[in-house]
Amino acid sequence: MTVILVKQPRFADQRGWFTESWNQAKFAALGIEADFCQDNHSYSQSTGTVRGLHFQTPPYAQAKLVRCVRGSILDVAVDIRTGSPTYGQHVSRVLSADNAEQLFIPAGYAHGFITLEPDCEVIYKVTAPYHKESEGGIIWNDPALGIDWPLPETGACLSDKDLVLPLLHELEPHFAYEGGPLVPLD
Ligand SMILES: Cc1cn([C@H]2C[C@H](O)[C@@H](COP(=O)(O)OP(=O)(O)O[C@H]3O[C@H](C)C(=O)[C@H](O)[C@H]3O)O2)c(=O)[nH]c1=O
Repeated sequence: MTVILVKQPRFADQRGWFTESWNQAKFAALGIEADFCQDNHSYSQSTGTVRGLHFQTPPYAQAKLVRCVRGSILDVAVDIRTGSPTYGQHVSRVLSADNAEQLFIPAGYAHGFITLEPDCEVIYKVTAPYHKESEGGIIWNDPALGIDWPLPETGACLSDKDLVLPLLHELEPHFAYEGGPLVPLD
């Protein structure tokens, strides 16, 4: 399955706007079949904060529905499905409180983002609970990934954990390719 960009309509009036950020039937019509069990919410203070690239291994693999509700981020998903014709390739998209766009990232992808301004908040639904022992990752700036991270002059801000994540070529095979190569988002 591939990564899906979601653009829900916004209903604006003199008060502001309203949008449905999740609707099971409407999202199923987009190809998003997901039984979400947990909502996550992160706040990042500085521009250039990188969270990721993360995944959880089966049976705790997570599909994610990601949106930025304050500020703006460049959201990135890397295909790590063994045998995929797009293995190691990625898609990225600016998600912001202003554009209200979302990315649905199926299991089988490593996910991360970089903040494009201070005080960013990201909210995302996941289809499996947090399971620390199942956490995996790829280091954000692995040259093999070719991700063009927009870095501020102050550089990137990462957790100690993320600074020592492995390279893509060091990754164990955790996910089998079952169709749906990565395709451009727009
Ligand atoms: C992910 C998670 C974390 N935690 C605890 C564990 C740590 O004490 C603290 C921070 O965790 P972490 O540094 O892993 O947070 P992020 O770096 O934002 O991780 C996330 O970053 C990228 C963008 C992802 O896609 C994943 O959902 C997730 O890995 O929250 C929980 O209690 N539950 C959870 O589901």
